[in-house]
Amino acid sequence: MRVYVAGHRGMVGRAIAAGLAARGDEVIARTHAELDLTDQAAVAAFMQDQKPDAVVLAAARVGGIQANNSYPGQFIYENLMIQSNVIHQAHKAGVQQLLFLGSSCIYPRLADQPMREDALLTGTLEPTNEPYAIAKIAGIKMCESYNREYSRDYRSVMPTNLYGPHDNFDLETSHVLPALIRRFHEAKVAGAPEVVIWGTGTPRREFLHVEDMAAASLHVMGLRAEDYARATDPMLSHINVGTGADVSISELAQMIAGVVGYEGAITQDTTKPDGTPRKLMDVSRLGSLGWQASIGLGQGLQDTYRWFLDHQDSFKGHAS
Ligand SMILES: NC(=O)C1=CN([C@@H]2O[C@H](COP(=O)(O)OP(=O)(O)OC[C@H]3O[C@@H](n4cnc5c(N)ncnc54)[C@H](OP(=O)(O)O)[C@@H]3O)[C@@H](O)[C@H]2O)C=CC1
Ligand SMILES: C[C@H]1O[C@H](OP(=O)(O)OP(=O)(O)OC[C@H]2O[C@@H](n3cnc4c(=O)[nH]c(N)nc43)[C@H](O)[C@@H]2O)[C@@H](O)[C@@H](O)C1=O
Repeated sequence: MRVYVAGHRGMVGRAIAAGLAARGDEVIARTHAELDLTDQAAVAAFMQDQKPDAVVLAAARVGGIQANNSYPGQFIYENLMIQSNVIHQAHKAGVQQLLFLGSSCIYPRLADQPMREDALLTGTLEPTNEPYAIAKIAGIKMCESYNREYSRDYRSVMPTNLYGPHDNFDLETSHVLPALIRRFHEAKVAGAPEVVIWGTGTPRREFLHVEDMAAASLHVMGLRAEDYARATDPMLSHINVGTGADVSISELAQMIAGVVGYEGAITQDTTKPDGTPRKLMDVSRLGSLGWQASIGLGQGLQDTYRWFLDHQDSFKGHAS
């Protein structure tokens, strides 16, 4: 198969591209500088020229709670444009298979826990990331609509919070896990007496290692169409990807302090937003299709901290 991976230099896209290459697929890739996916004409020309057998859509404007809250216009515009261009132009170029990556933030802020796929569109979204979530919901619905009208095989996976090598460690725009690895590491090196975490520490999050996410993506892409159809519904076709277990942000901070070897105090800045109180995925749909996560949070944190230590020079100059 010739597979176009959009976002192949991102944390997830590069892991998926490596997995595809390892199983013998030919990976087609373009950097952001080579192909701006918000440019409709450029994406159309690229798809017509390449006509890949399949597309993985792992390019997006991505960020943590503060980035989402600070740049809502950029998050909704860029994500709607990227996914509309890639999905529509793939369809126009005759691409039959596509995998769209959404996010667990598509579910209502106060959805029943763990969150099943059918919680979609049953309530009000979390305000800190509503624009991003609206774009992701539109992506799912676009895939379903092209399947229904044009008999395409466009599948959607909804990852929980992801982490691992090649994550974004910029303290202003990153997600909590890489931010805390960096914060605790820098506090240890500086001998700082305390590390301040954002919010109350009570929100709960589920964390999936990027290698597990890549494996789950390949698994879903490889499912027979009849198996995917049996587990899903034409108008509720997305599949949750997670571990099925969560921790509080305070518990996460304590785990990271342990991995890093930081022994000072941990305090809270409650002027920062908490976001969704809890986001735990119900992963039974994916489980019934034969996949489950294998990298525990303890092991994943060790692995990610090692990667951070090996690459920390490349973060100098970014916010700290
Ligand atoms: N990280 C997480 O915790 C989660 C991620 N997801 C989803 O997983 C997917 C991958 O995320 P992740 O790997 O973490 O994100 P990254 O930010 O690491 O990667 C995103 C990639 O998309 C590229 N990109 C962004 N805008 C454009 C554009 N206009 N044209 C071309 N390329 C572009 C980026 O290139 P460049 O850097 O050069 O701009 C980057 O390589 C996304 O769909 C995201 O929404 C879902 C849930 C959680
Ligand atoms: C993947 C997911 O990611 C985002 O949603 P989020 O889960 O709320 O994101 P987050 O990882 O940034 O924060 C999780 C929790 O952690 C707390 N927190 C403590 N200290 C730091 C800290 O230093 N940085 C950050 N970022 N958060 C911190 C923070 O206050 C919050 O309570 C959205 O982009 C959303 O769209 C999305 O899809």
